[in-house]
Amino acid sequence: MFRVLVSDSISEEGLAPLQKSEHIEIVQKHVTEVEDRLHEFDALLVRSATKVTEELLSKMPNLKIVGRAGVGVDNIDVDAATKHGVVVINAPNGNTISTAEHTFAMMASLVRHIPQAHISVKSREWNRSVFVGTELHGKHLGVIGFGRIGSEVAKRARAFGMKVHVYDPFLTKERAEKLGVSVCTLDEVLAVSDIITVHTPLTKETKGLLGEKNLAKTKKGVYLINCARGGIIDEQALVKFLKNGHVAGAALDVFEQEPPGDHPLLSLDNVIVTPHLGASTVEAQLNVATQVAEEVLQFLEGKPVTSSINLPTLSKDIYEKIQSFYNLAKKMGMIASQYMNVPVQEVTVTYAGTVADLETTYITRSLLAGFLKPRVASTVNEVNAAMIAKERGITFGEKFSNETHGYANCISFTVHGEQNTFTIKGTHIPNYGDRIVHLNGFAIDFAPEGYLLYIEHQDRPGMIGKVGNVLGEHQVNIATMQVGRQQAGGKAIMMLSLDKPLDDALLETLSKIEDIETVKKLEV
Ligand SMILES: NC(=O)C1=CN([C@@H]2O[C@H](COP(=O)(O)OP(=O)(O)OC[C@H]3O[C@@H](n4cnc5c(N)ncnc54)[C@H](O)[C@@H]3O)[C@@H](O)[C@H]2O)C=CC1
Ligand SMILES: O=C(O)CCC(=O)C(=O)O
Repeated sequence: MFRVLVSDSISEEGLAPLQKSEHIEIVQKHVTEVEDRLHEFDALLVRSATKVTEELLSKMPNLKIVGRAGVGVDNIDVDAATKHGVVVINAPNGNTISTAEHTFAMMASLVRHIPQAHISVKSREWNRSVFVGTELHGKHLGVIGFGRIGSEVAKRARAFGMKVHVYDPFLTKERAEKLGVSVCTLDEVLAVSDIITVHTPLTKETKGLLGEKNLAKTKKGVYLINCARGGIIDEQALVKFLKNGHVAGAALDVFEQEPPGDHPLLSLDNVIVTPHLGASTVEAQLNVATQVAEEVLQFLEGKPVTSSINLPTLSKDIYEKIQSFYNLAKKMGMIASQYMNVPVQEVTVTYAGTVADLETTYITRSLLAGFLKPRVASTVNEVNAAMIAKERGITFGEKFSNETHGYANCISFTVHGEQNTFTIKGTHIPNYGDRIVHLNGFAIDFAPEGYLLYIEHQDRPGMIGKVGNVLGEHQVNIATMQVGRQQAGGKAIMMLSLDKPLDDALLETLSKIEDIETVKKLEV
């Protein structure tokens, strides 16, 4: 049974995929109302009100996933979530249309003074001459940030007969041409536009993007719209430019602080505002809630998620193809880690054969997670494995090779310690399973499962019998046994799978047998 905490107000109907599952219990309470139960939850669903901080994450040791029913994740400390091994997902496109339409509603309201005229008529006035507006048709619209929402706004603007100028450093010329917009520099957009609308995320680069310096580069009489994030237009600078008449008006759905309190912007007649309503439509809320609910369910059921902020995106299709290698890699990582229980500086994974054509980033993360698991106390999984490896000074790299050792696919994992190096090679055989086919230079063939006993010894007659006797005397049953050697009479290895775990005293006894050099228990 998984417990899902829904901390903000999220469309009830959208939660249906979770509600229908027998394995999910949903608790709809704000995090502050369940302080004493936070440790119980496996998933957390939020909009923008709940702040997912490091402190909150530390109180939720069972948490596996945070779902943001919306786009912006600025209320979530994504780095802290990654550190805690918690996946963060969002609903990237469920509210695009609503926010684009809201932006357009704000644009029309702004240039036709609709909110001001509305208040006037409601105050029993009939003052037609003060509310003379301007047409949108033929005007130059500057769109800063041409992602999902920016491009939908541009489509609508073109339908209104506007000329659209776009600034987005990550936009390709082909995409811009396809959408019939001209790609400009920021300065060009600032200089040419009658109306400027911002649709970027709030980042170090975009914070204060429209501040004093850039506002001074705009046309006198420009209108500004922000339905993205408070702070992209610097509020202090905006007040100054509205007061001196350079900016004719502004439409704001978002603020640096929400709610903005008694902000000077609110007392200016040429500013129209809404309380962060871009995504507040029945349709958008249903879309985003359904999207995150479905993704959270998928994730809790062990399936891949497609809209993760801190994991590479993986489609169901690709996941099905890599799943076997993903499991094999984790087991190889665990074996290597237990064998090399010494400080490690570098690990390398090499892919050969069919596996080399797949999305190996995920397989590598799985391998790293398996490798780090026995050595770190905190949760380690695909989300934080790379980060933890880096923190511990372990460099890792991927290589590709043609050496499959006769198998259709082969994964090699090499671990470099201060004194020695260990290499393990594995393959996945469809309808047969995972096999380890090379261990530290020895050809071998065993399934990486259960309680394993690994022995390095000199190749002498009677070694198998000696080991079998000791185990038998201690009531340890051998399920399977594989041996390998480089040459007769040289160094040899044994890999036994046992029905129960070995205790340290028994390992000690085994290690004292003459000609045995190394004894390791490996649990997978
Ligand atoms: N008011 C509301 O209720 C809502 C607000 N939003 C906000 O709207 C904004 C846009 O959302 P989407 O279009 O879905 O995001 P998106 O990720 O599809 O698009 C953002 C675009 O901004 C561009 N960009 C990034 N840095 C830039 C920079 N320095 N200068 C210019 N462009 C830059 C990116 O290349 C990308 O094309 C986000 O801040 C999001 O949080 C989203 C939904 C609802
Ligand atoms: O949850 C909301 O209504 C806010 C939507 C929003 O700002 C976003 O999706 O980025």
